[in-house]
Amino acid sequence: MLELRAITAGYDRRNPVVRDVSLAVAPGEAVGLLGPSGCGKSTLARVAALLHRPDSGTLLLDGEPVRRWRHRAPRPLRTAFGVVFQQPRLAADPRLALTDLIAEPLRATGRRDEVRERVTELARTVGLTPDLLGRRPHEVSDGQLQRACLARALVLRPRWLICDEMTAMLDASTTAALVAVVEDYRAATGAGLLAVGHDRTLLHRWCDRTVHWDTLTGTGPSALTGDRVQRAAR
Ligand SMILES: Nc1ncnc2c1ncn2[C@@H]1O[C@H](COP(=O)(O)OP(=O)(O)OP(=O)(O)O)[C@@H](O)[C@H]1O
Repeated sequence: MLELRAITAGYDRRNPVVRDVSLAVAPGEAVGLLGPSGCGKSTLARVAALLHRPDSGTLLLDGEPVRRWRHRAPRPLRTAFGVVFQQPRLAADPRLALTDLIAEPLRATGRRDEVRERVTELARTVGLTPDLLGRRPHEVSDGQLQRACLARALVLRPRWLICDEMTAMLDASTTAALVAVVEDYRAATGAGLLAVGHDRTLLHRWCDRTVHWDTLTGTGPSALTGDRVQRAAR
């Protein structure tokens, strides 16, 4: 279980952008998060992925409170998350060929011997042809780069996926392809998903339940049941 309890977070302690927000994702569950631009969805998603330390509140992973964040988080916790962001160009090192981009987490965790097999397998899964793998980010389209970023997110076989507006920049067919990759992965592994987005129709189709930002504030443990927020999101 991934539980965010009464999270307050932001970039200025005196004026946090996320205030007292609670949300939970069960193993194998897909939760969509909708909300207006700038309300704090990405900030909350980064807290959930251990990339941003909250000012207050608790993140529980399988009942255990997380105490360290970013590079200080223990490796088994950090690698439990795969994250895909909205803008692949900001999320990809421009010096790396796509093959090295996908392999980055394997190299960073000392699993170089798995690189060849995993990159080949994942490139096929996300629909990247071998000729694209040798190119650097500026030599591929946004959709192709986002496919590589999704492959990178899956390469360590995470238990939780955080997709922050993953498809916002993509056309309908690439969107459908990437959502299908995530869903195949979840079906095979039982991973949970938090999908942040603006596209209500997409999230309703994609996720088991969709919650609206406005229903998460000050909801405390009641947000964990899902029922109330699901009704509110309709
Ligand atoms: N690194 C940062 N430093 C300072 N303020 C930031 C930073 N990142 C985001 N913000 C501010 O925090 C607020 C919430 O931003 P966030 O990206 O979490 O919202 P969002 O709901 O994901 O928006 P969108 O739907 O437009 O992506 C915004 O007012 C934004 O300007």
